[in-house]
Amino acid sequence: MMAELSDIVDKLENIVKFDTNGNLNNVNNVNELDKENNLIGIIVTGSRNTFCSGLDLSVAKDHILTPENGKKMSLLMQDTLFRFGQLPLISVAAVEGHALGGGAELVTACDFRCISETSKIRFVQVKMSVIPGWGGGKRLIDIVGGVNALKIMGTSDPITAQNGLELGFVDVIAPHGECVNRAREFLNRYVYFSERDERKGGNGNDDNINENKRINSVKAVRGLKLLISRTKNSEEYKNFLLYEHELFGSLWGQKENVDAVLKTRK
Ligand SMILES: CC[C@@H](C(=O)O)C(=O)SCCNC(=O)CCNC(=O)[C@H](O)C(C)(C)COP(=O)(O)OP(=O)(O)OC[C@H]1O[C@@H](n2cnc3c(N)ncnc32)[C@H](O)[C@@H]1OP(=O)(O)O
Repeated sequence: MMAELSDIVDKLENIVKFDTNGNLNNVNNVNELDKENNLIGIIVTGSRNTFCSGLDLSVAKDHILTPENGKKMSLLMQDTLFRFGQLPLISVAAVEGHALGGGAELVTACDFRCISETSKIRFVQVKMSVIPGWGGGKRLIDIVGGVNALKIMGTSDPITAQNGLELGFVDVIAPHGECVNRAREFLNRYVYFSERDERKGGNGNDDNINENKRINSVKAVRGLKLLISRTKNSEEYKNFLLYEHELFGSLWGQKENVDAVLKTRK
């Protein structure tokens, strides 16, 4: 899952012609975005009753239960989710069912959260004698504040749709099975150009006007996301992530953590 996620982010970076330093490729890059490309947002979802249950524990039990390998995993996932957050695309987590451990961290990597009435998001890390290692600790603090983050991560209690909404963690509550549709409706509020506008073009001039409208509305939404994500592309932010990574590395692979991982169902 981790390598696949990293590959997906690579592809998205390629699609939006975005470099890995968190900068536009060059000053004029906004004008050079692929003209055929309408992409302004992305919905992240899971399957059946699970959004994401975090680290693949069957792989972890055989290969990742040492501090060294845990640190490698943490670096890969911090980097992947940081790059995901720097894409000029608005992201919505559509959470049906469980989001556990690293899965809860993935939820925090999205700009917005749409969660079904029966879903549960749980930071189980402290219960497993570790702290988040995918950058989710920092992101949760940014979303709900230090005291709420302390309660959520310290108790490992689930965030439900209702208390998530009260905490400002959840943006949309959806009926069971409707998360993706509601997330799509939510994202549609950021679309200022529709195919209907495009069809209205009767002659060459109208077509040009509509093409310009389309390109500029995509550029504006992407530009807004770039502006906002730029606030996280700072030394201070990255140092905090490094600190989270180091704390994680000092706990992952220790006896108590290994026992907890081995005790889980898979
Ligand atoms: C640093 C990473 C670290 C962190 O930051 O916290 C982690 O992410 S540690 C991992 C934390 N995740 C868990 O502890 C999840 C454990 N799983 C569960 O609690 C449950 O499986 C579930 C997710 C609540 C779903 O329960 P249920 O609906 O009852 O289905 P099953 O339990 O039968 O699961 C279906 C199927 O999927 C397998 N599974 C689920 N989670 C994982 C996982 N993380 N890694 C590997 N496999 C997983 C489960 O074993 C079942 O497999 P089959 O028996 O082959 O059908």
